[in-house]
Amino acid sequence: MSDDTPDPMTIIAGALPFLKRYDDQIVVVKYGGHAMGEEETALRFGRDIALLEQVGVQPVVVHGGGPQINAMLKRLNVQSTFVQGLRVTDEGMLDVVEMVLAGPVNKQVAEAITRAGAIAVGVSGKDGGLIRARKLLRRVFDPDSKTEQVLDLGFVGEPEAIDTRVLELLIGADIVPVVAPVGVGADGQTYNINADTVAGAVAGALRAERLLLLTDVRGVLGPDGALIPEMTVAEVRAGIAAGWISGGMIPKVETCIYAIEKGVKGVVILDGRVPHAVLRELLTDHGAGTLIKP
Ligand SMILES: Nc1ncnc2c1ncn2[C@@H]1O[C@H](COP(=O)(O)OP(=O)(O)O)[C@@H](O)[C@H]1O
Ligand SMILES: CC(=O)N[C@@H](CCC(=O)OP(=O)(O)O)C(=O)O
Repeated sequence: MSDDTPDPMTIIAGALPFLKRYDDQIVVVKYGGHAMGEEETALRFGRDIALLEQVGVQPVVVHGGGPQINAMLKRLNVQSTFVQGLRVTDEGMLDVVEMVLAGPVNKQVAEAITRAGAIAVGVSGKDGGLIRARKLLRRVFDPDSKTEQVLDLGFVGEPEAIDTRVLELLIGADIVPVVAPVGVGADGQTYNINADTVAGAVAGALRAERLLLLTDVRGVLGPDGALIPEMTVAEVRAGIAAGWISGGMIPKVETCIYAIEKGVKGVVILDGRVPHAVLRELLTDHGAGTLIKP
């Protein structure tokens, strides 16, 4: 063994306090479409989640799939637009969104975890009444007219109620739930929901100990492009207002604020492409990314 190879006993001893802290605790991990990248990245993610389950943590995975939806829309020659990181979703597009998210993406994530030795079951927000949704009315302030305007994003929804029973049944049976971010209205209408938003709602409803949002950047980057290791809710709001927190980062930080308000203790945005990002964050002192604090 070379001198710089960590001693396995040192690693285990270092992880023990963390294992104790998270024993039987629910940890919600949002796995972003960008972080899925190569198949090897997905398999590595699956191994981390399976390992967490095997050491007594109760992981719940919520996945995205924006890039995968984009690829399918491109094949179908359909253009899509985003407003503040949310896909404007018409009726035709909704079928594609649901097909991709609740279909191959959901099954790929569940399979990767199962292949790594845990049992994972994919569900969409429609299964077991998991996510009751309503149409999202996005309010934006127009600085020119100095009035608030409501944007119509089509069939984009927000969670109205989370019925945790199906998740609790799975967790209780040592099965890792893998949730696709699709919801259904009281009238049966399907809604496309941003996956970060779903992860926050699920973490809040399950009273999760921690929420990890895995993406393809190191965390929240400041105006100078440097990683910000810790941010308060007030600093996040200022970053959105100033415009250097934009696009897909907006639903992410908003989710963090929501989860903190719901009592989730540690909320982090981190780079899911880094090997063992989840294990490093939960089981070592060397967490990376951006921790959002009250
Ligand atoms: N301040 C910021 N720091 C980091 N990323 C930002 C920031 N503002 C905007 N972004 C964008 O947000 C993206 C992450 O959101 P998104 O593409 O929706 O990821 P995911 O698919 O993981 O949900 C980054 O790749 C980056 O382009
Ligand atoms: C309303 C809305 O924007 N829904 C997202 C759902 C998938 C998602 O959130 O995927 P990522 O986490 O990979 O970005 C979409 O249509 O792309």
